[in-house]
Amino acid sequence: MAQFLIVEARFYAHLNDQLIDGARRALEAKGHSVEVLTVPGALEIPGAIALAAESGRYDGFVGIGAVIRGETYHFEIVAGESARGIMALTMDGIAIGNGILTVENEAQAQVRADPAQKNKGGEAAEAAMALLALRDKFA
Ligand SMILES: Nc1c(NC[C@H](O)[C@H](O)[C@H](O)CO)[nH]c(=O)[nH]c1=O
Ligand SMILES: CC(=O)[C@@H](O)COP(=O)(O)O
Repeated sequence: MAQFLIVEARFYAHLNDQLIDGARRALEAKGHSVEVLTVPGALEIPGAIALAAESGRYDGFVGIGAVIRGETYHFEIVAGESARGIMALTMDGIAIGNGILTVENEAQAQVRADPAQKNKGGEAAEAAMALLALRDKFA
């Protein structure tokens, strides 16, 4: 059993509840322990994971959130930089699945958050477990 930390950016609570449900189901189905930490937005997810990883208390991480395009360039920053930050941490050997939706509208977000539809939370959890298995394989 491994210890996983879900770091959620609770910008859209109703979407996060579904994404976390999907991630939690995937992790617990494989017997892993799950904890949830909440940050303000997606831009804070990589930093929070870096801090939590330093504690040594967790084996893997899942970033959860939703970035929905608004009127300004800010969407590109939040979507791109949160993904870049997570990618940089995975390249440092931290097992992270990226479950941050980056979508044009609420309808697209809902389909992807729903565990019974595209289940992007569960997909991110599976990715985190796959990276953890690789880290153990090559350790
Ligand atoms: N617009 C969205 C944000 N914006 C907030 C940023 O993530 C960040 O918290 C702020 O810029 C302060 O550093 N966050 C989301 O998760 N989703 C959005 O749609
Ligand atoms: C993704 C965002 O930052 C967005 O929700 C903010 O909306 P806006 O670009 O209209 O300020």
